[in-house]
Amino acid sequence: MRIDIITIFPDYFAPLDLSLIGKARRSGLIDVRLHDLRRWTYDRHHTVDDTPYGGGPGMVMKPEPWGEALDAVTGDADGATPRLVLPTPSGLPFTQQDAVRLAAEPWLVFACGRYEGIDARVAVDAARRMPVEELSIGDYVLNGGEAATLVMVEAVSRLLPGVLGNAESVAQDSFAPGMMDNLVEGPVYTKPAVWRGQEVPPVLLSGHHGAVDRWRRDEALRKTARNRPDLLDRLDPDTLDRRDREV
Ligand SMILES: O=C(OCc1ccccc1)c1cn[nH]c1
Repeated sequence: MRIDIITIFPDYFAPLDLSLIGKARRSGLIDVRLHDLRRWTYDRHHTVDDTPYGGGPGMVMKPEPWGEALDAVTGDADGATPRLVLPTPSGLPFTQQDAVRLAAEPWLVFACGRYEGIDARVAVDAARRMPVEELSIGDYVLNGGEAATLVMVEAVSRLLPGVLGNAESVAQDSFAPGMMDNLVEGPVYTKPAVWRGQEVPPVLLSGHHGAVDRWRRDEALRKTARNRPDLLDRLDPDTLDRRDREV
């Protein structure tokens, strides 16, 4: 997979040189390319923003640098077309399903907005030559799209074959489609069996795999009911009832 990131803070992405993603980059599994948006400005101050039409606080990112940056970044691949992702609080919610969907793409471009955002005409112009989606990683406002891009790049990259050592851990993740119907994971334990007076739940040491699976499903249900009742609404009632009966 090729991933291009356009930003005024390329250094923000140093973490992508670390750990499993760094290894995947060095092994050629992922081709991550960083681009400083200011490369497409020509004034002395490399200006990328200006005051908003219609007034109001803050600044808006100018369309010209973005238009030229996207032309340059997406123009050099003999006809291939990337999917453009715009991180923004006003975007569609980014979920594990989106990570799975985007992990199947051969080429992603992330445009990191700052200030009050990017002039809206940039997305419209880009949509004339590539798929564009605005995605939010949560209901809060960051100073720029860089942190959200790091989140999405990590969520997507870890799904690529060969990036994670143990493919199993990908399947066991919370929110993995089909894994316990989108329940969040319950508690996990490792040695020692007793630590600061706390014992590991005995069922986990019993060796009864059926009992362990039932206990894990029950704990996932409990934790989902406590922290994410909204996910329970997605379960169709009879599945939920069946699960309750099992437990
Ligand atoms: O703050 C975010 O992106 C940065 C951004 C982009 C455009 C305008 C304002 C801020 C964000 C929050 N959830 N998902 C993304």
